[in-house]
Amino acid sequence: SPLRADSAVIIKRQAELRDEYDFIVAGAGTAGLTVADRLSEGGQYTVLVVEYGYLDGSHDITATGPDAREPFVPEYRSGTRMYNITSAPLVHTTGRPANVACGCVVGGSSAVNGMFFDRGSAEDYDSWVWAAGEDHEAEYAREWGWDNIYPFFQKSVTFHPPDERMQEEYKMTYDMAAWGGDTPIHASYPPFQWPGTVAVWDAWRTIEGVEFPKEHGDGNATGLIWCPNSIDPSDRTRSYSRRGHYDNGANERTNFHLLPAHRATKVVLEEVEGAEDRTHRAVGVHIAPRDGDMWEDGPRLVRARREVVVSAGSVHTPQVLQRSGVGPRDVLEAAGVEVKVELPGVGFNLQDHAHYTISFNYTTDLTPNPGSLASDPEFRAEADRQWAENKSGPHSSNVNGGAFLPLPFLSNRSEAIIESYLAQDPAEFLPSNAHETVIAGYKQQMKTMARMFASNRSAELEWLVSGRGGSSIIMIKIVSRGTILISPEDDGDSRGNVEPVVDWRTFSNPIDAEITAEFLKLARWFMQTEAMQKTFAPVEVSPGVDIATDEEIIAWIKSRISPSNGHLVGTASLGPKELGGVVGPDLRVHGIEGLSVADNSIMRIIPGTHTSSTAYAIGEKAADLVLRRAKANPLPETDPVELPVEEDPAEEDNGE
Ligand SMILES: Cc1cc2nc3c(=O)[nH]c(=O)nc-3n(C[C@H](O)[C@H](O)[C@H](O)COP(=O)(O)OP(=O)(O)OC[C@H]3O[C@@H](n4cnc5c(N)ncnc54)[C@H](O)[C@@H]3O)c2cc1C
Repeated sequence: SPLRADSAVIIKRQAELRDEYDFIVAGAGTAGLTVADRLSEGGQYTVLVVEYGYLDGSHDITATGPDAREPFVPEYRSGTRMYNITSAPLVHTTGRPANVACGCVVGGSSAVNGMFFDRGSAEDYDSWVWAAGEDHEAEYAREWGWDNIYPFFQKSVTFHPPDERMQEEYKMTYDMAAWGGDTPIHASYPPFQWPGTVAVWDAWRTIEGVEFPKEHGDGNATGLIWCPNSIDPSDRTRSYSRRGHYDNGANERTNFHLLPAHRATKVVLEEVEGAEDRTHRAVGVHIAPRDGDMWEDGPRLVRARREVVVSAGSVHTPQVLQRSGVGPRDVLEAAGVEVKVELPGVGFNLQDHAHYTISFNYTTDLTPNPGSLASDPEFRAEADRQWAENKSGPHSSNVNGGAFLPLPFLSNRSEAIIESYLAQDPAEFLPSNAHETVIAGYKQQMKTMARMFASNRSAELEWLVSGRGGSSIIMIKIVSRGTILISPEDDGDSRGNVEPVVDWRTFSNPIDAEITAEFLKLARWFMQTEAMQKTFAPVEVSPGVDIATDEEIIAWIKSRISPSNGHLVGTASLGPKELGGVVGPDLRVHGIEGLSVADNSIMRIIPGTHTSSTAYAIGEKAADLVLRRAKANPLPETDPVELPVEEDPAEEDNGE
């Protein structure tokens, strides 16, 4: 069994830890476990993964259907599977702070997410290359862009197509060519759809100009899309990084150590004498126990012979870098952290998918509908039976379709909006302490965003198709930029328990409010279409017809918009240093040897998709880059590769 550390066995466990590994991965999340699995699978490298969360394989994590626990119950927040972080007040919208949702357990956010498992459009990934600017585009295009990430999307999952009945009954389509991997991260479709869901799809079919791609996973992710869920169809349990990249056999490798319940408090950097470009080298990480007293000698240095890979997620990767002395000078100095490598983009460029709920009353709703489970005992009994028998039927339903709509389709004001966006001064709506390189980078992003706004090949609005009258309107491109910066109270040397300040700055750029008001108008228009009227006769409940003018609509949206879908990205992003980028095309942190980032913080611009499948693809891509580097730079084999691993009778992994 792997290392399991808890307060009772820390000393013993500390002794088991080696002083040095080939690679140290900070964070056993979605991307981090993917990287660690790939780096260790050949057997020639030793790998340590340090994870702040616990190794928790309980049924609560994997259960779906009626057995699933609502992930937002308090135990998840204040307990052990989610961080308990409150954001800075959302001064441009509600005025209130919000909860920052991110997973804190072996498996990271893939252990707590909603299992909607889609991919973005080709342009979403090409945009990371476009945003590198003309001088650097070719360099970034060699490793990134859709063509270079697509093979890693394919490698990262095992796809289970909808069966013939589902294809016929629900008109589901797919193209096997988009998939083809055999990694045990499963993508599958729920065997049941509510009649209302199918009727909404049919209503969209009556509208001219809407696309219905045969497959969304091949880069054609605009229009009406059936998306899989990250669910293992054999037993309808959550498929997540721990299952696919640790329980898959990685946990039996003697060259792979997982150290849960410990924090990588910082990366230890040493100066490289005489170097002009990469002035520092990462020699290892400081780790500290999560529970119990701090070790007498303080955090322990574990050395990395080859590379440290930071996979702590978009919230904590910038924190780890900043605590290590890598980041914006003013922020580091305010926290009393010695500046090692000034990198102004670390923690800037935060993006997320803001959303709000609208609600319509379906006066002629179809039956059965989700309400039938409560109102119709016979229907409920049959649903229970189907679930008990083979995990099918209504209980197996998961929202797995959506309308992903481009701006030119959803608004006749798209050109005017793009024009007023491009007329902005790039610094105007950025944080006042944004460095000139961050501003220059945003200027290039503006061109990139405008290109996507004008295109029919990338989406701005996501509207889930659930067949219900209440649903979320999700902004899947956002022009406002937020920050995740270490708190001035973080002295840089403690156990790392002072959480960073998350400031989404939702709607700090007024263009976002303007665009999302167009979404609401589109939604209202759709509800009035003949097909929707005929089937459901929807009556608007919220916002309600008295919210009519643009000003009223925007004020209403501002009063309730949620800043996050748990899709935080962009805080250590790909891009040239002079454009506020943090990592180069090889994912190495600018100015530093032996340090790379592999998680969603590298996304330059948020893609028009839920973000977990991209996290896996980034993990696969990162492993490929790191392994290529390792092969090109053979080190003398000084240590035996075999690691001592003891059976731990105290292991309480209550996984099924
Ligand atoms: C509630 C919720 C619902 C979501 N729903 C969906 C959905 O339906 N579909 C979808 O595609 N996406 C969804 N997402 C988003 C998606 O799950 C994430 O974008 C993705 O999993 C992030 O992967 P990551 O590797 O970047 O980070 P994570 O998976 O969050 O991994 C980071 C890991 O690093 C650990 N860590 C942090 N700091 C340290 C440190 N200093 N030392 C050691 N360990 C550390 C953390 O504990 C965590 O385990 C959701 C997210 C949340 C939170």
